[in-house]
Amino acid sequence: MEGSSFVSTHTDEVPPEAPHAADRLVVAVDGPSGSGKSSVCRAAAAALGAAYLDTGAMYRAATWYCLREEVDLGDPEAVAVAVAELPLTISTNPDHQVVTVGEADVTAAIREATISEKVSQVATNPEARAVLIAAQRRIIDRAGFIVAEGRDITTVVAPDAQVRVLLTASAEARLKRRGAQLGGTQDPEALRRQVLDRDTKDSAASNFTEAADGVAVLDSSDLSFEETVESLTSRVLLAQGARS
Ligand SMILES: Nc1ncnc2c1ncn2[C@@H]1O[C@H](COP(=O)(O)OP(=O)(O)OP(=O)(O)O)[C@@H](O)[C@H]1O
Ligand SMILES: Nc1ccn([C@H]2C[C@H](O)[C@@H](COP(=O)(O)O)O2)c(=O)n1
Repeated sequence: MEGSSFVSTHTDEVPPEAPHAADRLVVAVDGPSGSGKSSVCRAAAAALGAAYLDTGAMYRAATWYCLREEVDLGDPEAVAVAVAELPLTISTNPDHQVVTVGEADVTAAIREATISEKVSQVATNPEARAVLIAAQRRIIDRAGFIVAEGRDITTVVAPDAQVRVLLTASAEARLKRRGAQLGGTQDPEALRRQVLDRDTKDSAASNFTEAADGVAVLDSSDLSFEETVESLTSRVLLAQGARS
Protein backbone atom coordinates (compact mmCIF):
# COMPACT_ATOMS: atom_id res chain seq x y z
CA MET A 1 0.00 0.00 0.00
CA GLU A 2 1.30 3.44 -0.84
CA GLY A 3 1.38 5.85 2.10
CA SER A 4 1.32 9.11 0.22
CA SER A 5 0.27 10.25 -3.23
CA PHE A 6 1.38 13.47 -4.78
CA VAL A 7 -1.51 15.08 -6.57
CA SER A 8 -0.18 16.79 -9.65
CA THR A 9 -2.70 19.15 -11.21
CA HIS A 10 -0.67 19.50 -14.39
CA THR A 11 -0.62 16.07 -16.00
CA ASP A 12 -3.08 13.37 -17.07
CA GLU A 13 -0.63 10.54 -17.47
CA VAL A 14 -1.23 7.21 -15.74
CA PRO A 15 1.83 6.66 -13.51
CA PRO A 16 4.20 3.93 -14.72
CA GLU A 17 3.68 1.90 -11.54
CA ALA A 18 -0.06 1.53 -12.16
CA PRO A 19 -1.01 -2.07 -11.27
CA HIS A 20 -2.35 -4.62 -13.76
CA ALA A 21 -6.11 -4.85 -14.15
CA ALA A 22 -6.17 -8.21 -12.31
CA ASP A 23 -4.67 -6.55 -9.20
CA ARG A 24 -7.16 -3.70 -9.14
CA LEU A 25 -9.98 -3.66 -6.64
CA VAL A 26 -11.67 -0.33 -6.25
CA VAL A 27 -14.30 0.26 -3.57
CA ALA A 28 -16.34 3.40 -4.26
CA VAL A 29 -18.52 4.89 -1.53
CA ASP A 30 -20.71 8.00 -1.71
CA GLY A 31 -23.21 9.51 0.66
CA PRO A 32 -24.45 12.67 2.37
CA SER A 33 -22.68 14.54 5.15
CA GLY A 34 -22.47 12.67 8.45
CA SER A 35 -23.52 9.33 6.98
CA GLY A 36 -20.19 7.88 8.13
CA LYS A 37 -18.23 7.74 4.87
CA SER A 38 -14.84 8.86 6.22
CA SER A 39 -14.85 6.94 9.48
CA VAL A 40 -16.40 3.76 8.06
CA CYS A 41 -14.24 3.70 4.91
CA ARG A 42 -11.05 4.40 6.85
CA ALA A 43 -11.78 1.54 9.25
CA ALA A 44 -12.77 -0.80 6.42
CA ALA A 45 -9.61 0.04 4.43
CA ALA A 46 -7.42 -0.56 7.49
CA ALA A 47 -9.11 -3.92 8.15
CA LEU A 48 -8.77 -4.98 4.51
CA GLY A 49 -5.18 -3.75 4.01
CA ALA A 50 -6.34 -1.35 1.32
CA ALA A 51 -5.41 2.26 0.63
CA TYR A 52 -7.94 4.94 1.52
CA LEU A 53 -8.83 8.15 -0.32
CA ASP A 54 -10.89 10.91 1.33
CA THR A 55 -11.86 13.05 -1.67
CA GLY A 56 -13.75 15.51 0.55
CA ALA A 57 -10.40 16.38 2.13
CA MET A 58 -9.18 17.44 -1.32
CA TYR A 59 -12.10 19.87 -1.76
CA ARG A 60 -11.48 21.14 1.77
CA ALA A 61 -7.75 21.66 1.05
CA ALA A 62 -8.63 23.52 -2.16
CA THR A 63 -10.92 25.80 -0.12
CA TRP A 64 -8.21 26.38 2.48
CA TYR A 65 -5.79 27.34 -0.32
CA CYS A 66 -8.28 29.74 -1.95
CA LEU A 67 -8.84 31.46 1.40
CA ARG A 68 -5.11 31.72 2.09
CA GLU A 69 -4.53 33.18 -1.37
CA GLU A 70 -7.41 35.62 -0.70
CA VAL A 71 -9.32 34.35 -3.72
CA ASP A 72 -12.90 35.64 -3.89
CA LEU A 73 -14.94 32.41 -3.59
CA GLY A 74 -17.78 34.19 -5.38
CA ASP A 75 -15.60 34.54 -8.49
CA PRO A 76 -15.72 31.14 -10.31
CA GLU A 77 -12.87 31.99 -12.71
CA ALA A 78 -10.54 33.01 -9.88
CA VAL A 79 -11.41 29.81 -7.99
CA ALA A 80 -10.72 27.68 -11.09
CA VAL A 81 -7.33 29.35 -11.66
CA ALA A 82 -6.33 28.84 -8.02
CA VAL A 83 -7.35 25.16 -7.93
CA ALA A 84 -5.42 24.47 -11.15
CA GLU A 85 -2.29 25.60 -9.28
CA LEU A 86 -3.08 23.83 -6.00
CA PRO A 87 0.13 22.18 -4.63
CA LEU A 88 -1.70 19.38 -2.81
CA THR A 89 -0.51 16.11 -1.36
CA ILE A 90 -2.77 13.64 0.41
CA SER A 91 -1.83 10.40 2.11
CA THR A 92 -3.65 7.20 1.27
CA ASN A 93 -2.69 5.41 4.48
CA PRO A 94 -5.93 4.72 6.41
CA ASP A 95 -4.01 4.78 9.71
CA HIS A 96 -2.39 8.15 9.12
CA GLN A 97 -4.10 10.91 7.18
CA VAL A 98 -1.89 13.83 6.20
CA VAL A 99 -2.93 16.62 3.85
CA THR A 100 -0.44 19.28 2.81
CA VAL A 101 -0.71 22.37 0.64
CA GLY A 102 2.79 23.39 -0.34
CA GLU A 103 4.78 23.43 2.89
CA ALA A 104 1.69 23.74 5.13
CA ASP A 105 0.25 20.71 6.95
CA VAL A 106 -3.49 21.46 6.72
CA THR A 107 -4.74 18.11 8.08
CA ALA A 108 -6.44 19.73 11.09
CA ALA A 109 -7.20 23.15 9.60
CA ILE A 110 -9.40 21.75 6.83
CA ARG A 111 -11.80 20.33 9.45
CA GLU A 112 -12.59 23.75 10.93
CA ALA A 113 -16.15 25.10 10.72
CA THR A 114 -15.08 28.00 8.42
CA ILE A 115 -13.98 25.49 5.80
CA SER A 116 -17.10 23.33 6.26
CA GLU A 117 -19.30 26.35 5.68
CA LYS A 118 -17.41 27.55 2.54
CA VAL A 119 -16.29 24.35 0.85
CA SER A 120 -19.43 24.03 -1.31
CA GLN A 121 -18.44 27.19 -3.19
CA VAL A 122 -15.35 25.37 -4.44
CA ALA A 123 -16.97 21.94 -4.77
CA THR A 124 -19.69 23.28 -7.08
CA ASN A 125 -17.17 24.93 -9.42
CA PRO A 126 -17.03 22.69 -12.57
CA GLU A 127 -13.42 23.60 -13.51
CA ALA A 128 -12.19 23.01 -9.97
CA ARG A 129 -14.03 19.68 -9.90
CA ALA A 130 -12.44 18.60 -13.20
CA VAL A 131 -8.93 19.22 -11.80
CA LEU A 132 -9.61 17.32 -8.57
CA ILE A 133 -11.47 14.46 -10.29
CA ALA A 134 -8.50 13.91 -12.64
CA ALA A 135 -6.18 13.83 -9.63
CA GLN A 136 -8.46 11.38 -7.79
CA ARG A 137 -8.49 9.04 -10.79
CA ARG A 138 -4.69 9.07 -10.89
CA ILE A 139 -4.46 8.22 -7.18
CA ILE A 140 -6.99 5.38 -7.59
CA ASP A 141 -5.17 4.00 -10.65
CA ARG A 142 -1.87 4.05 -8.82
CA ALA A 143 -3.18 2.39 -5.64
CA GLY A 144 -4.86 -0.65 -7.18
CA PHE A 145 -6.64 -1.79 -4.00
CA ILE A 146 -8.32 1.25 -2.54
CA VAL A 147 -11.44 2.45 -0.74
CA ALA A 148 -12.36 5.89 -2.10
CA GLU A 149 -15.20 7.95 -0.69
CA GLY A 150 -16.98 11.18 -1.52
CA ARG A 151 -20.09 12.34 -3.37
CA ASP A 152 -19.44 11.24 -6.98
CA ILE A 153 -17.06 8.29 -6.71
CA THR A 154 -19.65 5.65 -7.68
CA THR A 155 -20.96 7.75 -10.56
CA VAL A 156 -18.19 9.95 -12.01
CA VAL A 157 -14.73 9.29 -10.55
CA ALA A 158 -14.79 5.46 -10.58
CA PRO A 159 -18.09 4.21 -12.05
CA ASP A 160 -16.26 0.99 -13.03
CA ALA A 161 -15.36 0.19 -9.38
CA GLN A 162 -15.91 -3.46 -8.43
CA VAL A 163 -17.76 -2.47 -5.23
CA ARG A 164 -20.08 0.56 -5.35
CA VAL A 165 -22.00 1.62 -2.26
CA LEU A 166 -24.23 4.54 -1.33
CA LEU A 167 -23.86 4.94 2.45
CA THR A 168 -26.92 6.68 3.88
CA ALA A 169 -28.46 7.50 7.26
CA SER A 170 -31.49 9.52 8.30
CA ALA A 171 -31.04 13.27 8.76
CA GLU A 172 -31.76 12.79 12.45
CA ALA A 173 -28.99 10.20 12.83
CA ARG A 174 -26.53 12.30 10.84
CA LEU A 175 -27.14 15.45 12.89
CA LYS A 176 -26.82 13.47 16.11
CA ARG A 177 -23.55 11.86 14.99
CA ARG A 178 -22.01 15.11 13.81
CA GLY A 179 -23.05 16.85 17.03
CA ALA A 180 -21.38 14.11 19.10
CA GLN A 181 -18.31 14.13 16.85
CA LEU A 182 -17.85 17.86 17.49
CA GLY A 183 -18.19 17.30 21.23
CA GLY A 184 -21.50 19.14 21.54
CA THR A 185 -19.79 22.45 20.69
CA GLN A 186 -22.17 23.46 17.88
CA ASP A 187 -25.64 24.90 18.37
CA PRO A 188 -28.45 23.17 16.41
CA GLU A 189 -28.51 25.91 13.77
CA ALA A 190 -24.75 25.67 13.09
CA LEU A 191 -25.06 21.87 12.88
CA ARG A 192 -27.90 22.12 10.34
CA ARG A 193 -25.80 24.53 8.23
CA GLN A 194 -22.80 22.20 8.29
CA VAL A 195 -24.76 19.04 7.52
CA LEU A 196 -28.14 19.59 5.83
CA ASP A 197 -27.58 22.99 4.16
CA ARG A 198 -24.22 21.81 2.83
CA ASP A 199 -25.90 18.72 1.35
CA THR A 200 -28.43 20.94 -0.41
CA LYS A 201 -25.66 23.10 -1.91
CA ASP A 202 -23.49 20.11 -2.85
CA SER A 203 -26.45 18.44 -4.59
CA ALA A 204 -26.00 20.99 -7.37
CA ALA A 205 -22.75 19.24 -8.34
CA SER A 206 -23.57 15.55 -7.85
CA ASN A 207 -26.36 13.17 -6.91
CA PHE A 208 -25.48 11.40 -3.66
CA THR A 209 -29.00 10.83 -2.35
CA GLU A 210 -30.16 8.20 -4.84
CA ALA A 211 -28.20 5.11 -5.82
CA ALA A 212 -27.25 4.96 -9.50
CA ASP A 213 -27.74 1.69 -11.41
CA GLY A 214 -25.55 -1.03 -9.91
CA VAL A 215 -24.90 0.88 -6.67
CA ALA A 216 -25.94 -0.86 -3.43
CA VAL A 217 -27.55 1.14 -0.63
CA LEU A 218 -26.15 0.68 2.87
CA ASP A 219 -28.48 2.45 5.31
CA SER A 220 -26.62 2.86 8.62
CA SER A 221 -29.39 4.71 10.52
CA ASP A 222 -30.01 1.74 12.83
CA LEU A 223 -26.57 0.14 12.64
CA SER A 224 -23.71 0.62 15.06
CA PHE A 225 -20.40 1.89 13.69
CA GLU A 226 -18.93 -1.63 13.90
CA GLU A 227 -21.93 -3.18 12.11
CA THR A 228 -21.59 -0.63 9.31
CA VAL A 229 -17.87 -1.34 8.85
CA GLU A 230 -18.62 -5.07 8.87
CA SER A 231 -21.31 -4.64 6.21
CA LEU A 232 -18.91 -2.77 3.92
CA THR A 233 -15.95 -5.12 4.44
CA SER A 234 -18.09 -8.20 3.83
CA ARG A 235 -19.16 -6.77 0.44
CA VAL A 236 -15.50 -6.28 -0.46
CA LEU A 237 -14.53 -9.78 0.66
CA LEU A 238 -17.40 -11.17 -1.44
CA ALA A 239 -16.12 -9.26 -4.49
CA GLN A 240 -12.57 -10.53 -3.83
CA GLY A 241 -13.86 -14.08 -3.52
CA ALA A 242 -15.81 -13.81 -6.76
CA ARG A 243 -12.62 -12.87 -8.62
CA SER A 244 -10.40 -15.69 -7.29
N1 LIG B 1 -23.14 3.53 12.00
C1 LIG B 1 -22.73 4.49 12.82
N2 LIG B 1 -23.24 4.55 14.05
C2 LIG B 1 -22.88 5.51 14.89
N3 LIG B 1 -21.98 6.50 14.60
C3 LIG B 1 -21.42 6.47 13.41
C4 LIG B 1 -21.77 5.48 12.45
N4 LIG B 1 -21.09 5.73 11.33
C5 LIG B 1 -20.35 6.82 11.58
N5 LIG B 1 -20.53 7.25 12.84
C6 LIG B 1 -19.93 8.44 13.47
O1 LIG B 1 -20.55 9.58 12.87
C7 LIG B 1 -19.64 10.66 12.80
C8 LIG B 1 -19.65 11.22 11.39
O2 LIG B 1 -19.03 10.28 10.53
P1 LIG B 1 -18.08 10.72 9.33
O3 LIG B 1 -17.29 11.92 9.66
O4 LIG B 1 -17.36 9.50 8.91
O5 LIG B 1 -19.18 11.13 8.23
P2 LIG B 1 -18.99 11.60 6.73
O6 LIG B 1 -20.05 10.95 5.93
O7 LIG B 1 -17.59 11.37 6.28
O8 LIG B 1 -19.27 13.16 6.86
P3 LIG B 1 -18.76 14.36 5.92
O9 LIG B 1 -19.13 14.03 4.53
O10 LIG B 1 -19.51 15.55 6.44
O11 LIG B 1 -17.28 14.47 6.14
C9 LIG B 1 -18.29 10.10 13.28
O12 LIG B 1 -18.08 10.50 14.61
C10 LIG B 1 -18.45 8.60 13.18
O13 LIG B 1 -17.66 7.90 14.11
N1 LIG C 1 -16.27 13.56 -4.20
C1 LIG C 1 -16.62 14.67 -3.49
C2 LIG C 1 -16.22 14.82 -2.18
C3 LIG C 1 -16.58 15.95 -1.51
N2 LIG C 1 -17.30 16.89 -2.13
C4 LIG C 1 -17.63 18.12 -1.44
C5 LIG C 1 -18.86 18.05 -0.61
C6 LIG C 1 -18.51 18.62 0.72
O1 LIG C 1 -19.18 19.83 0.97
C7 LIG C 1 -17.02 18.91 0.66
C8 LIG C 1 -16.25 18.29 1.80
O2 LIG C 1 -16.54 16.91 1.84
P1 LIG C 1 -16.62 16.09 3.24
O3 LIG C 1 -15.28 16.24 3.91
O4 LIG C 1 -17.68 16.73 4.04
O5 LIG C 1 -16.93 14.69 2.84
O6 LIG C 1 -16.57 18.47 -0.58
C9 LIG C 1 -17.70 16.73 -3.43
O7 LIG C 1 -18.38 17.60 -3.99
N3 LIG C 1 -17.34 15.60 -4.08
